[in-house]
Amino acid sequence: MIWAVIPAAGRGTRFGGPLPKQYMEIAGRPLLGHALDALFADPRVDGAMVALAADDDRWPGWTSLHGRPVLSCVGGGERADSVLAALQALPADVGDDALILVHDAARPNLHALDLQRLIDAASADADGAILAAPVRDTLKRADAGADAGADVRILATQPRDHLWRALTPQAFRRGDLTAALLRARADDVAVTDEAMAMERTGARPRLVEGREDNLKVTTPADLALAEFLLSRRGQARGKR
Ligand SMILES: Nc1ccn([C@@H]2O[C@H](COP(=O)(O)OP(=O)(O)OP(=O)(O)O)[C@@H](O)[C@H]2O)c(=O)n1
Ligand SMILES: C[C@](O)(CO)[C@H](O)COP(=O)(O)O
Repeated sequence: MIWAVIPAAGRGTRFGGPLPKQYMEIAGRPLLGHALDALFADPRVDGAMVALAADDDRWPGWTSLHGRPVLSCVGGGERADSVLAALQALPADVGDDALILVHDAARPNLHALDLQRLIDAASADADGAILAAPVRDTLKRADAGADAGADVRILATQPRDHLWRALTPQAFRRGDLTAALLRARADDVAVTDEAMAMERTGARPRLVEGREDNLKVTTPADLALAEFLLSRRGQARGKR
């Protein structure tokens, strides 16, 4: 059994738009809808649980998409809290051995082949797997944060050997991931992705190389790029 968990309870503060970015639309459909469509592109995905903000008044109330169930629950203050809430809200027949695909609602451009390769890898590996992209740029450590304005300067060049950027979906067994997130919470450790929680338990998840255009919409510029990328896919579909 394979279920998707979609953390969609964020505020989108870095985006700064008129509404939470997961509800910004591309081609007349919210980013959250595109993320769900991408997950259901694989017929092995049996259903989806979406974690929403407690005051979310934009959720369309979907109960099924592409012939599969869509459920929702209330998320939490941090992304990890939302993922844990969704795991705990899954139906009773989704057992501890079910494979869970955690995918950001803010990533609308997941390709079916990447999803297929991730599911294949995670299904065969007890430590799970994540989509990720090898770092191909030279990396610089700065003397201040990106929001420090014009005067941000290079402190040092960082070695980039064996560095990858984590994407989503990230795929783990329900029982293992739930225990790992509970342990991180008990240890008061803030985890920024599911793999970090799993690594803390000794797991060594597989890195499955994913497309660079599986971008997370974080700023308005990202939305424009995502819109372009999705439009190109639409054009390609139209040519089949
Ligand atoms: N408490 C939270 C925070 C984030 N998310 C979700 O986690 C994904 C990735 O998080 P991010 O891109 O950081 O979204 P936001 O937290 O909304 O953005 P920001 O940090 O700019 O506020 C998003 O789909 C977001 O909705 C969530 O479900 N619950
Ligand atoms: C999960 C993630 O998308 C992997 O890169 C990333 O950690 C989310 O970070 P955010 O700050 O919650 O957007």
